[in-house]
Amino acid sequence: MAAPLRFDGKVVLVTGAGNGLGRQYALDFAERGASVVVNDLGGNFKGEGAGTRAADVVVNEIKSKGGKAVANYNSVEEGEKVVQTALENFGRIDVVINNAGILRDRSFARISDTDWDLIHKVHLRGAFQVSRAAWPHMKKQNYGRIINVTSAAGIYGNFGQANYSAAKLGVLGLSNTLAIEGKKNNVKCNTIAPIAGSRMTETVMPPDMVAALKPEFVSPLVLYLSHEDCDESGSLFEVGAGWIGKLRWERTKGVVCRSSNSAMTPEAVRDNWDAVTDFTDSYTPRSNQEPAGIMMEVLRKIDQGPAKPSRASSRAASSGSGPDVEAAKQYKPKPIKFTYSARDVMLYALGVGSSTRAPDYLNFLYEGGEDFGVIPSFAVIPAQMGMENVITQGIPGMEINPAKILHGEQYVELYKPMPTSGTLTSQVSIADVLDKGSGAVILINIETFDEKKEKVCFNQFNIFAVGYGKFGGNRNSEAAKAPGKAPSRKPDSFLVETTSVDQAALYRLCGDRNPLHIDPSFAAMGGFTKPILHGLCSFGYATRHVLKQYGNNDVTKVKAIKARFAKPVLPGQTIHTDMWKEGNRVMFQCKVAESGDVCLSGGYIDFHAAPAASATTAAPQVATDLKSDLIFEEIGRRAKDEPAMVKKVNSVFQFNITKGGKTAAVWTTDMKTPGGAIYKGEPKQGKADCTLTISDDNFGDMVTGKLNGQDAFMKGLLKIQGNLMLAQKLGELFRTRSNL
Ligand SMILES: CCCCCCC[C@@H](O)CC(=O)SCCNC(=O)CCNC(=O)[C@H](O)C(C)(C)COP(=O)(O)OP(=O)(O)OC[C@H]1O[C@@H](n2cnc3c(N)ncnc32)[C@H](O)[C@@H]1OP(=O)(O)O
Repeated sequence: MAAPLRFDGKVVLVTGAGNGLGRQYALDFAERGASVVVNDLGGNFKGEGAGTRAADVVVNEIKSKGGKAVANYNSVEEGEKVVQTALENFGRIDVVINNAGILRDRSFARISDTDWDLIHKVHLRGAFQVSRAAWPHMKKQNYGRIINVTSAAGIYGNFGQANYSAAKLGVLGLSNTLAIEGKKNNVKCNTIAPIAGSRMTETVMPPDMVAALKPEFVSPLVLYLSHEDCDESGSLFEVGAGWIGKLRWERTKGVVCRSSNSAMTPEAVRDNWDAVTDFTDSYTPRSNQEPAGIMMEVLRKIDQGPAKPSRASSRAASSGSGPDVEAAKQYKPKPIKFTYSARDVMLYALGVGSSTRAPDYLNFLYEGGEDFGVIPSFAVIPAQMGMENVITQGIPGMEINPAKILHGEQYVELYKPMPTSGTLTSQVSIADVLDKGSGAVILINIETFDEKKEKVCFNQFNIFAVGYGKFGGNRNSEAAKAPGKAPSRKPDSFLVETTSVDQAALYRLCGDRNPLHIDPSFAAMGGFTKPILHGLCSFGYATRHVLKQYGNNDVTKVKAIKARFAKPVLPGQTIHTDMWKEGNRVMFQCKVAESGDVCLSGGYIDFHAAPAASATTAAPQVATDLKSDLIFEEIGRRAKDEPAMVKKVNSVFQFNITKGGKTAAVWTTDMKTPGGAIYKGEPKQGKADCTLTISDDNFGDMVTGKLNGQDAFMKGLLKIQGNLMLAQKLGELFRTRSNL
């Protein structure tokens, strides 16, 4: 049997511990080794009178059984004094049970100001005062447990208890925020709504029920929630007679009752009322980021106008045990219009890493450039909204939590080069919904036409809904555009490029405002340590790489693009694209250089005609968002924040500077110090992860900026051994650090 839950060495403060539930908590904590502060003002249950007797009796009872306890007679409104008793007598405070409470029941019309204020002062302000006094001590010791007491009257309302209900629901709000703010310091806070016979409930319950609902059938929950082994926080429980149940919020799927070009009317609300209040496919929101995320989706859906009754009714008709695939395939929303200008085209180019550092930037970043054109992967942008509508409206029988959505694969086919501006119209359909076990894959086909009604492009979005599998559906579909397979031979060519730490923040301005890519709390709900890069952003990087290596940046040559998103990329990570030429097709695969993980797999670009072999074979690119003199800071930061990512750079880098064939200077850096301290000193042979040897032939040019690390490397003037990519960054560093 697991060890009993003990509180030896812990100091527990129970307010209102002179009677009823509070007394029971105090006795039970003391019996299990805690030192207990028994707080009680000594008044009656209406808050009248004061005295020391109630607390003293409980303290004596604890002491008579060999326990440790001390009395405190202050009002909970004097939280500092209450907590001070714990600190003075036992030197610390670990657990606070905000139990003290009184009643001033009156029907609403008869509640006086005093009845209202007194109830709020004791229940809500009292819990605030005592918790605030204990808070800094709990945070400092990195351990604390707070249990707040609410009531069924607070949760559901109760006749004659408007003042009490309001204060008690306020206590729940207080708890929820304390749970969030305390998380970092292992301070956990939960709320209970006990159903027990007490001096207070005697006024609202029949005597035989009061007798049956004993405090000892509530207390064990309080002790468990207060124990260091319990991870629960921010939760609400009803408890009584030995029964415990957890409560949570539930929300209907809801419905948008207005469109972008019309006012919202009461009639629209009336007409949608069934959908507003329909709990079929309901949802249980858990944080205030979730409603915020949904609001963003609502704004996007506004353009679609009021909900289509047909979708709602088909959803209601489904069994709820999984998607109704046949009904989904009938989905035919009204076409979507997308108007854009050269500005959007250039913003997209920046979003997928185009930079003025590259000589060919005029192609994508300057509308006055001779060959100004649209990166072919931009074709996903006009179609994006159609895909999002499918996800936010859900599939019949399948309500989708946006935090569980990942982009699985993308296929794009171009019938003509994307125009640099215009209004395009897209028709959306659901090709299939597949059961992949760990998730459901939703295949969304979107055809896009120009003003002349000529087809410009076709997109297939493959959206992976994590955790929605196992519904008994088909695993594969003929409608799916399958990924390719990278050849087993060494890549014919590769390009390496570091994304910006702000890459997702930039890319989302192109249209995909999914909070997963910017909001840490939202990303955490999807199970990520931080916001991840849009799959379509990496897709754009890969497209640029292949187009540069094999298409001479000529956007008219590209026919189709496909890739699978195999692993997420974090903004700031480096994308390494390996490429293989196979006739008209260039296969590609991207890795996250820092981790070695494949992030885009099975990728290919089909060209209209077989491309020429790559001019620069295996040429490394030093394309970084970082200013050279910030590189050391960046590496230092990574070493600190993401040690797993920089295992290889945790030791020493060494720079040999030679003049006339002889070593003129040796610099080393440990790469651990933010700011990147460079130490001059003796070479640490054998210890360096990487060595750069720079000869006097090129060093001067590098310092003055005529030659950068990449060029020097390409010309063979800069010799780099060891971790190539980091060495490239360091090579780049030499371009501007003239103070070296
Ligand atoms: C509100 C508006 C919403 C808007 C929509 C969202 C748009 C964007 O904002 C969202 C994004 O950009 S997310 C970022 C880009 N995507 C990613 O990072 C996903 C990375 N991939 C993964 O994590 C896993 O592959 C993962 C999790 C997808 C699958 O991993 P596993 O569960 O481990 O799967 P596995 O066991 O390897 O394979 C099971 C079956 O699934 C198929 N499969 C695997 N990866 C797939 C993928 N990426 N796409 C499609 N299918 C995939 C496997 O082939 C296997 O099926 P089968 O056995 O039939 O071959």
